[in-house]
Amino acid sequence: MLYVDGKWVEAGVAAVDPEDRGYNFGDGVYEVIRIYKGKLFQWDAHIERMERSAKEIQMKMPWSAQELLDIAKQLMDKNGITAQDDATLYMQVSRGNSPRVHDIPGDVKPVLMGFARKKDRPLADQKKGLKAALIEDIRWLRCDIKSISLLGAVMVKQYAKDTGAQDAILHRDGIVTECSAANLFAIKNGELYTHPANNLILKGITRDVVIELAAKNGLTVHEKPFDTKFLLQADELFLTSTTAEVMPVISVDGQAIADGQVGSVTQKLQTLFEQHIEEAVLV
Ligand SMILES: Cc1ncc(COP(=O)(O)O)c(CN[C@@H]2CONC2=O)c1O
Repeated sequence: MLYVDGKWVEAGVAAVDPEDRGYNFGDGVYEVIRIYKGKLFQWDAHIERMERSAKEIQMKMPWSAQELLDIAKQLMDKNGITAQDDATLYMQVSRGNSPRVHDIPGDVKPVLMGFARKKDRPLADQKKGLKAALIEDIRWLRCDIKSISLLGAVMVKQYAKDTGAQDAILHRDGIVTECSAANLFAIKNGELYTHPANNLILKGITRDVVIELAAKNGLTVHEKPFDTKFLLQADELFLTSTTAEVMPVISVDGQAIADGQVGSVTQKLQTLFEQHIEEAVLV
């Protein structure tokens, strides 16, 4: 069951207006929110980021955080997500339905769409790590906006998959930014490095949690750019996202990172993240 523009719609039933600007232009914003044991994780941070993304594209959000929460809860209920289930919630706001013109119509009404589906945590991959490929970052220069214009992210992930890797580590002229749908951390001599939160990356919520956990546990975090040489000489690599959590990367372009095993600092952060989930206030 989906929620589309005020209506509950069975999956697979056409519900998008052919002139929805989200459909025609990718003109809209979205969030993917983790559900652990039937409750929403980091809800406030996701809604705050969604509202910022909307503001950055000059789109007024007509729903309050509480109205969005009510719809989210109904989505979870209508899709049979119980207190035993891990799941994800997808919420998207397109600018709305209007005859196709590039400039922003004055009278267009945003369209809210959402779905919720059960999704296990990627615990097996977190134990063994992923293979990545270094791919040029061909995306636009407002990656800080969580936009549904994701063709760039689609292409770089496919380029990586075509090489036999599982994700792309992106770089702009040799400076590492992030992954196709995740932030990236390198560890060197026990210290964490990650790209600063600017227009070249999405300020990930999981990234923020990991930075806070690292600092609280005596790990130094450098939010500063590093190059592909530093990346390949790192002691450990991991990516972070709502769906991947803290996900080790053990090789890049077929080259093992250090001994090609999941590193001890990454494992420590995985444990700290696990504890954080247990202790966090979920809604
Ligand atoms: C480009 C990009 N960078 C970083 C992140 C990590 O941000 P969060 O830690 O806030 O999730 C995402 C999340 N992408 C979501 C997460 O899962 N699927 C997605 O599209 C992303 O798309």
